[in-house]
Amino acid sequence: MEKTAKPKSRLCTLCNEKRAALKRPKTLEQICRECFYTVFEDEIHRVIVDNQLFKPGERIAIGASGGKDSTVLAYVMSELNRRHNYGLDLFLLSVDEGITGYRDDSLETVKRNEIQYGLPLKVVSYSELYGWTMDEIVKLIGLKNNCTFCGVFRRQALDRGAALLKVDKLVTGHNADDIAETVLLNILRGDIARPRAILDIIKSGEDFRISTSTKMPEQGICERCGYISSQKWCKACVLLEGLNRGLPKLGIGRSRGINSEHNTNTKQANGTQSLQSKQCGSLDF
Ligand SMILES: Nc1ncnc2c1ncn2[C@@H]1O[C@H](COP(=O)(O)OP(=O)(O)OP(=O)(O)O)[C@@H](O)[C@H]1O
Repeated sequence: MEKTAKPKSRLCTLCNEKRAALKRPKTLEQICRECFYTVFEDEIHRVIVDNQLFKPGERIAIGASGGKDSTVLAYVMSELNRRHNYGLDLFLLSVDEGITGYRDDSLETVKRNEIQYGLPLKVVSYSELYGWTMDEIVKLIGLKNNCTFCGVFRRQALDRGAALLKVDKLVTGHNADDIAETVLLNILRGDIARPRAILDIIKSGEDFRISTSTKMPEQGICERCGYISSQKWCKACVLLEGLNRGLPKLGIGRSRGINSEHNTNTKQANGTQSLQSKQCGSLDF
């Protein structure tokens, strides 16, 4: 029987030496593993330099969840900082939401990154910041709106952790899929103003650029906890208030809730605060 010749595997179009391991969706080039690492890291370096994202001497926190994106981010940031002498002070910042069997596992990865990359790690937890773990919140509210609590609290926890570390900037491993998900969810909710602003930033999944024309919302300060907010009370304080008053639906969805009523409710709110939670904004380590 005649033997059919095995098709020769393609060579990397960049180095022309090694076997191509993947086809980049961005360029359609077939390249080897080593060339992929090189072009990927060089592109990130170019984005950092061209957009002047950092200044020498700055303190930068890396939002480290222990997942694939932030683990790559931690590696790339420490590698580029070393290779190109950015002169940055890097820190790992992790939020422990208190989800048994999920975050406790991924925090172990972050602890390994701490040793591997020699980056100091700070962990802030929902239980210390808010007096509630996600497991406790889910017990109270069920699985329907729990993502709202988790997302809002995480965002503020990252802000608070960044303040504790006294960093100038916080970097996260949000990728094009995450941004596309936000855009689609906003469209499905009928919120078309935000997707337009976000679409300004995205050109395509891989062609990341920093928009100079996107109008940022005006940043204010929450009257209750003092952290960033564009409302009188930040979303985290509204949700926390609901939890502590046994009204977990407060602040969920489109209801105007506390931000329109909080002045008249302050007395009651203060009276019930000590029931289950520390004062929002306190963080003792
Ligand atoms: N618990 C956390 N602690 C610190 N940073 C977090 C945490 N959760 C998310 N982040 C930051 O927000 C980014 C986007 O988070 P998301 O939940 O969308 O996870 P993801 O896209 O799967 O990323 P990853 O693979 O890093 O978990 C992460 O890459 C990380 O930088």
